[in-house]
Amino acid sequence: MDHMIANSELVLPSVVLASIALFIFRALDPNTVANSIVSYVINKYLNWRYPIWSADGTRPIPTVSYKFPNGKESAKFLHGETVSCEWAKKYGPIYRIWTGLQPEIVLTRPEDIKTTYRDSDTHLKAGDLNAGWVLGELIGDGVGMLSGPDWKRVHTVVAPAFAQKASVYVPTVMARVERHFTAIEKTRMQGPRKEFLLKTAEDLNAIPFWIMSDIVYGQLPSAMEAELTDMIKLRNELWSYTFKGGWSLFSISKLCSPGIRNKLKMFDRRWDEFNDLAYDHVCSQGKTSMPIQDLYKAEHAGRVKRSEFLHSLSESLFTNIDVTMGTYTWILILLAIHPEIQTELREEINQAQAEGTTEAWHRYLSSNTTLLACCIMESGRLRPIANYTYPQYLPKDRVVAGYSIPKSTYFIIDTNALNRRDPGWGDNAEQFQPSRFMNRPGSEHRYRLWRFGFGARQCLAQALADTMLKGLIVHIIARYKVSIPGGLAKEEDWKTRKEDTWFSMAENAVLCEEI
Ligand code: HEM
Repeated sequence: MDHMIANSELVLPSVVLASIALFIFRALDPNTVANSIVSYVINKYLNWRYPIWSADGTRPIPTVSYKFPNGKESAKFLHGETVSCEWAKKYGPIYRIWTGLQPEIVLTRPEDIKTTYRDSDTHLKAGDLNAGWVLGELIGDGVGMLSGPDWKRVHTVVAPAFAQKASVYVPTVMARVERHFTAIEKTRMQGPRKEFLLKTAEDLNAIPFWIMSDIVYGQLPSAMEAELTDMIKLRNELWSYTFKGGWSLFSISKLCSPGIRNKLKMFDRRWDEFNDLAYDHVCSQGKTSMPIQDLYKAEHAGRVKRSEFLHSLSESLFTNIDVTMGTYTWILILLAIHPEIQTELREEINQAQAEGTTEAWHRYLSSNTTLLACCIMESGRLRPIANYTYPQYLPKDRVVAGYSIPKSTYFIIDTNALNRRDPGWGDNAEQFQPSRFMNRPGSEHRYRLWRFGFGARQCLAQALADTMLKGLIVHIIARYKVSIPGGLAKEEDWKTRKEDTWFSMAENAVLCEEI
């Protein structure tokens, strides 16, 4: 009898729990009434939980409504260009979005960025960039994710490999570019054909990857190169979960994702073992100061944890290669639709080569005042590699654009609003016009151009990244005329970007015709 009473007492809570679970499950579909109710309740809660008002206390900060379960994470990375215009029109120059359940303040004007970044060395970063637990597991201990004293400590260890002056990287970069194009020409320029189609996104991927590998490990035996190549697929698959938004933003989804957890473990183990093998190989060659050896020495001396250097390497070898690739694809498209700029650039390259000395060539590739450098800056301006920047927060309250932003509130920058729509760029802001950077001091666009970030947390490999870009461009432009095969149906078509990549990457291929 007692049993029956106990059982009937359990029925009601079980029914309530099952109904709540069913309701939440239904709410996952954005077109249901359940979704509207859950979104409404969470939106009310978030606005109450994170009040942000104008400094005079008269108006709340304009805020994009919360939509369960996504926040705006996937919209902001995958469809950022479109939402950037919509949000700016609707909410003005400063507004708030929700990423998962985190508020993020969006900045769009140089003056507000200046106010926010004036003490950028004190800024802190979200350990998983508010992009979910998979990112945290893959690179959460990497130099780009850490903050405060941990960041300073790891930065000191990691920076020497990647933050040398440009000329240090020129030989490695040029050797890989030449090797790559020799192979392409051999397979594609057969018979009388003196041209080949370059599918930039697929065909160039290997260049920055192997340059980074050469820098860190030197030349590896082919079995190790094969293992590294094999790991790319697994790493890319795992990375694809980091900017999907939705449930992956909630740590609880970890419990329901045994498949992803297993793959993460597998990647960790292989990455760990690969680096041990690479280290042993480099030592067996009698070398003593390759970056991988310096990192192991730092680990043995207790200056970095193993996860910190493995995540920093993973960040550099896999994640940062994506952004380099994205930049490769856009600059080639932009040059392809501007043959007159190609001609001018070819003359500049020929002149630098005609000087005939290694010093002159290195000087040319390292200079920031050449047409080559201006083309790269202009391409980065028109096609920023990410639509929104990684979130950072201030340790103190700050008034920005008339709103009192409490300490620890994340802020991000809308890079399209800044690089392309800021009135300071003039009427031709949507045109590819490298000459706008000629003879203009960098201070003029200090907070108006986002390319390598702002303040203390800028890209530590700027010279290396620019050398990779310049190495590719000089190789191609000196040898080939670049065009869009068959022209473009509409002028605007050149802007088509690859879908589902977290960074901006051009879709179109280019035709390379030998000169
Ligand atoms: C064209 C290529 C590249 C572009 C446009 C680029 C851009 C950026 C940007 C915008 C940031 C700042 C991110 C933030 O706000 O948190 C950054 C950080 C960083 N980049 Fe790059 N990057 C490029 C290539 C590379 C490469 C090849 C490496 C290889 C080592 C690299 C290493 C890093 C590191 C380690 C950080 C974190 C710095 C820190 O937080 O102290 N980047 N990069």
